[in-house]
Amino acid sequence: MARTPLMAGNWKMNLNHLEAIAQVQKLAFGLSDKDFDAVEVAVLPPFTDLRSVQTLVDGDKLKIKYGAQDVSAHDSGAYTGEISGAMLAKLNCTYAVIGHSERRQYHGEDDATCNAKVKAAYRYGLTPILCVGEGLDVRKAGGQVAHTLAQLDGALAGVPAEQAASIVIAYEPVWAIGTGEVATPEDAQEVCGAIRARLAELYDAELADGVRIQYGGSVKSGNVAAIMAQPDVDGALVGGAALDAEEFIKIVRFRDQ
Ligand SMILES: O=C(CO)COP(=O)(O)O
Repeated sequence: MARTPLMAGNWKMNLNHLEAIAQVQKLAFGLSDKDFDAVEVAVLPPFTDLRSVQTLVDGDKLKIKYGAQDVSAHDSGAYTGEISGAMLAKLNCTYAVIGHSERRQYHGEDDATCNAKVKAAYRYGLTPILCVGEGLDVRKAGGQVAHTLAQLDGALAGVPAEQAASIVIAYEPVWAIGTGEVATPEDAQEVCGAIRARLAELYDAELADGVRIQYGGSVKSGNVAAIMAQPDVDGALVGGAALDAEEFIKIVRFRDQ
């Protein structure tokens, strides 16, 4: 199955709502229909930017998709500081990032939390971008595949095939995030291939063949082409380099690099 690459910019806690408008305008100005025919482009701004991004995307009929960096596992109620799937759906978000390593590390999110958030996203028609990946200790011990697949199993427990068919998995080895130390294309392929094989076991081969698996961790215009050339890598989840519009556009145009 031909999988449309998904090139997504995770802005993390950067760019306020005015800066977000400027950034999306730069992307819209720089990208052409030819780009959007070849790849899907998404931005994942802070919550406070989403309404501005929605207004711009709707008003100018932009082909850029957008989503949130997290979603609450709960539907509504006394959960101070949380943002619900219903709220994100109301803003026409396409995606919700779930289980980013920074949420796992700094906010104690475990596989059960991710599982509840994946289910919450689907309750509101949001597509999860589920982040998985090992830390340096696990990598050094050679446990990257087992560790990552355990995260995948945990997050997908009880998620039916009709839903899982649309999920996006982002393989983000923690040691490569924000460090400038990108995984080799072979390292990325090893784990992304294992993720697809596990999806075939959990569901079936056809479903696994359709799921997009991104790589994330120090992706730049200079290394994206080699990673995207791997058979089981269908996109990139870009952090730091997504804050520079010109650089992100080069990443979107990975085939030209
Ligand atoms: O965490 C990431 C994307 O979600 C990757 O971040 P960097 O591209 O800054 O390494």
